[in-house]
Parts: sequence; C-alpha cells; structure tokens
Amino acid sequence: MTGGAARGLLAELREKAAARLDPVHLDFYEGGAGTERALAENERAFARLALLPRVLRAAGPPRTAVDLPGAPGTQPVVVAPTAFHRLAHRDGELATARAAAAAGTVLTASMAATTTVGEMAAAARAVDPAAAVWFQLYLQPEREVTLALVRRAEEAGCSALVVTADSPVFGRRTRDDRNRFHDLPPGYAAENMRGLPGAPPGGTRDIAMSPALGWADLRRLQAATRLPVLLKGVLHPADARRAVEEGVAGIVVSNHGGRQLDAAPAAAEALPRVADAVAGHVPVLLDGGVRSGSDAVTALALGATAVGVGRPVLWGLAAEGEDGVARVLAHLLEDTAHVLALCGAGGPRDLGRDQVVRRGPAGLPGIGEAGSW
Ligand SMILES: Cc1cc2nc3c(=O)[nH]c(=O)nc-3n(C[C@H](O)[C@H](O)[C@H](O)COP(=O)(O)O)c2cc1C
Ligand SMILES: CC(C)CC(=O)C(=O)O
Repeated sequence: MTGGAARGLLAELREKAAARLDPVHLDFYEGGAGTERALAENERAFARLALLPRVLRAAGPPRTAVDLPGAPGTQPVVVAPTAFHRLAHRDGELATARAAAAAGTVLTASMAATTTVGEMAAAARAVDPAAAVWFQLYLQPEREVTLALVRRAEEAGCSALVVTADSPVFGRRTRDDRNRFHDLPPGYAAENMRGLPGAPPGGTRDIAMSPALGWADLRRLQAATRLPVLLKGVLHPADARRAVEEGVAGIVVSNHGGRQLDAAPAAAEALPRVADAVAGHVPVLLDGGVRSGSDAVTALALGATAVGVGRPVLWGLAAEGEDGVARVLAHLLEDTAHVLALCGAGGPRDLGRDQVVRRGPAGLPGIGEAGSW
C-alpha cells in the first residue's frame, strides 16, 4: 500500500459518500467556518512538507504501537470525535465503534453523538473487550450537567475524557447557515444529552458553548473524576505549557477541522511549537487534514504521538457503513507503517524532526534545524 493508493481509497470513499448523503448533511460534514481557510490549510500544510528518509538503519519491520492515556499499546491513528453519525449511516456510531475496535485503535465518542456513549462503548467491547473508548466533552456552564455527563462516560467504561477547549462560541459555519441546518431532523437527537439535569421530560438539553469557562473549570473537572483528561483544540504553546502544569494527560493540537476560528493556522503548522512546549511531559496528538500515512508520519516526526482523523471516518461510514470505516482505518494504519519503513524508522520514536523539510529549494535544512515554524 502506498501513500498514493491510500489517498486513492479515501478519494473513492469520499465520492461515494457524497453521492449517498443528503447534500445538507454532506455540507455539515465537509464544511468549515467562514471562508474555510483553516479547513483548506490543514491539508495544504501537509502538502507543503516532505519527509527525508534515513537509510541503512537496520530498523527492522515497523512497530506502530503507541501508549496513550487510557489506551496502552494502541495504534497511532485514532478516531477523532465527530457529531451525528446516524446522519451518515443507519448504524451510525455503532458502526464506527465496531470498526475502531477491530482496527485496535481508540474511538473518541463525541458528546454530540446520535447514540449514547454507553451503547458505543458496549459495541466496541463486543468486538474487543480491551477496546479503548474516550469521551469528548464540552464543559457545560452548569457544573451538575458536566458532572452527569462525566458519570455517563465513567459508567460506560471510557478510559479518558477529551475536553474540547476551542469552542467558547460555536464557529460560524457558512454552509450550514446557507442551508439553514441548525437542528437535527426528526427522529435524531444528541443522545448523550437526554435526561440530564434541566432537560425536558424524556428530552435532550442543547449543547452549550460558553466563553466564561476557564482553567478553574478544567481543574474542577479533574478533581471530580479519576479519568485522565486530554485537552483538545490547543494551538498556542503557552496554553500547552499551562495545560501540562494543570495536570492534563495529553494535548490535542487541532483547529477543530477548520470549523471554529477560520484564521487559525493549520494544525500541522502549530504542532512543532506545541510539542516543544510540552517537552515530552504528556503525549501530544494532532488532528486536521491527515489523509495518508505520509501525513501521519510527518506529524509523528514533528512531535505527535498519534494523529486523529475526522472526516475520512465519516466518508467511510457514509459510503459503506462499518466496512467503510474499517477500510479507512486499515488503510491509514497500514500506510503509516509502510511510510515509517520507507523513512528508515522501526517505530514512531525513531523519527526525527530533521526528517521533515519544506518542499522547494528553500526547504533544507529540516524545519527542526531551521526552527522557524
Ligand atoms: C462533521 C464534524 C463534526 C465534528 N464534531 C466534533 C465534536 O462533536 N466534538 C469535537 O471536539 N470535535 C468535533 N469535530 C472536530 C474533529 O474532532 C476534528 O478536530 C477534525 O474533524 C479533524 O480534522 P479532519 O476532519 O480534517 O480529520 C467535528 C468535525 C467534523 C468534520
Ligand atoms: C454539533 C457540534 C456541537 C459538533 C461539533 O463540534 C462540530 O460540528 O464541529
């Protein structure tokens, strides 16, 4: 499997998904905020980078397993949290959960899932009793609502929480505004929000975003759970440093797939400085624009322990249900191992930042040495 072939598979599934999906739902999945610059930059940033292979390192066949919070020995390509999978396929999040477990990788269940986290975790564990499921959480302004969500994740057997911090307000999604897509169709709901304190009888609460939340709220969450907490949506190195001081178990470098701040840099551009700030204290993950093993290996070389994929999972799901998600994950994982081998690496730890260069004549030396990201 080559990088080209993996990209070919994703392109094929994306096309198939586009043909099957309601155009309004396709826009919801594909779209970003504002002019969609941050969205486009995520993929472009990887395209601007090249990998310098090392030779004759006797590295042996690549071992891809990595240790993540609550997920020892998992794979370096994990499923990023994305909302509303039942709009993509009738099996929805259950299909995604089974495919992630079969691939031996982490499923991050979205708080905005159309299936409860309990059902998702059970589906994953039916495939692999050791499957790792993380729960993505937007801290809610009412503490008792946040706590109720945390208890649900704990009871489901989730092994970590992923707090999304890049959404003090909801991003302005141009396509959704144009389509007036602001509510789920009848028969679909954000099931994790059902029956929470303050919800109407039998109904769901809306997911709130609040610009009033701060580090103290994160601290209160950490004090209220024994689960490791990762912080998602970090781009500034000072925030990464602070998060480590606050005791987070991991950082996810992400611009939310270009769906929040349109002026944000690509995740891959922000990664090296964040990795420097974190200095190996906790694992750093990246999501945004990862579409091939080369992209994944580039991120690993720039300091990530693992990468997350959002839209490719949705393409697989919409195109072919569980099989489609399984194909996406298998291809990306296989391609990552293949590119590692081509780079002379026996595993992610063998990669150096000096192996990543900008394309073009100004691209050498490696960006690690140029230090100008
Ligand atoms: C349709 C869609 C829904 C998303 N829903 C969530 C969500 O509920 N919570 C969250 O933290 N991030 C959410 N994200 C962001 C993803 O977790 C991730 O940051 C992003 O998709 C990565 O970029 P990629 O799609 O290029 O792989 C969503 C992204 C998409 C495309
Ligand atoms: C429905 C939203 C809360 C999910 C989300 O984070 C997104 O669409 O990017």
